[in-house]
Amino acid sequence: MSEHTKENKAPLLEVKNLETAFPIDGEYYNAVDDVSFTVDRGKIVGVVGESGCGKSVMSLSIMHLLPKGIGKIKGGQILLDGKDITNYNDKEMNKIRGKDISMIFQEPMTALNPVFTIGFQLEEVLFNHFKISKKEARQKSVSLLRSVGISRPDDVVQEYPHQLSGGMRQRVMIAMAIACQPQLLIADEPTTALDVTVQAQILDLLKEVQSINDMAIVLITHDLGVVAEMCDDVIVMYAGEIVEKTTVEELFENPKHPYTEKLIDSIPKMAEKQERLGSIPGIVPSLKNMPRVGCKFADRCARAMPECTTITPLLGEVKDGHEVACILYDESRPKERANA
Ligand SMILES: Nc1ncnc2c1ncn2[C@@H]1O[C@H](COP(=O)(O)OP(=O)(O)OP(=O)(O)O)[C@@H](O)[C@H]1O
Repeated sequence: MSEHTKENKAPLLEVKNLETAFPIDGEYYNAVDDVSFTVDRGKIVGVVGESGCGKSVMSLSIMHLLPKGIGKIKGGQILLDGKDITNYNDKEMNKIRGKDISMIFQEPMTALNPVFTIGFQLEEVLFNHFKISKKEARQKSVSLLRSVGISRPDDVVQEYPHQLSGGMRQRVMIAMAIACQPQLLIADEPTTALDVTVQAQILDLLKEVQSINDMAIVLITHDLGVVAEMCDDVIVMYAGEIVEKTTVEELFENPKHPYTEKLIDSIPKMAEKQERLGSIPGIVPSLKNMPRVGCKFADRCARAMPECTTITPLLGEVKDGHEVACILYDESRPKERANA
């Protein structure tokens, strides 16, 4: 990447009006619907929302890793370090994946190849982007594993993924993701499959590698506790759309969208002995059952008014840097949905 060592105020990632759709019965439905946000260099941006809100589809769109021939980017733009990568082909993406932008997943076993050693897989990443000898690649792999807290790196390079614990596999994934010092890491539920103590260790590790490499991270999670712990800014997604966007402090001090309020209510509170976690009644609508007009959250919203089913709320600023899409807060205008 060109300019990242110089002072550069432009956002590292700019997603503009992104629409990603899947076909159902011959018709395309938007799983990501008119999503716009930016990620600045060195920042951690959380993307939060329940299962099915479009978090993964959005990140797979940015990486161009949507299931081939099924999901498609229907509209919008993705700019990475000022370059429009929206229409990059496989060859162009292979040049930047790993080097400029990397991704880690919830279940490292899906990304690690079970038949190759850890060393082989790490070295592949290095060979893809650097002209180095086998010996140099092995040394670099060992030092990368050490840097992500793997205690016997010389042995682990010779081991296979199934020989490692879940936490160690996630460390290996992080080592692979940062091997070429990308500017942007997308972490999709990186700790969801791990037990609580290991979760905390992996989050600490992510923070550490982020600050050492001055990387930006898009951290996808359904857990607002993780957001509070890790992120600078946060995007709340519901049914494929961004419903609230602000700094983490502001989100917790001054949540605006009724969906965000409900998500915050469902965080377990250490001080209170709760019998049950607050949960949000109902479910995220499936793509086919998405309302075409009005607020998609209306039927689950305790504060819904009759107009909520007829007026589609637009994301608008309620205060500097704090945007909400809810008619409780703005002079929303009816908008035709992109997939209406
Ligand atoms: N391959 C696919 N084909 C059809 N629909 C899909 C496909 N992948 C995702 N979807 C749909 O897109 C919507 C968004 O899904 P997505 O996986 O992005 O949600 P998510 O917020 O990441 O949830 P989770 O945390 O469970 O991964 C859902 O309605 C889902 O059913």
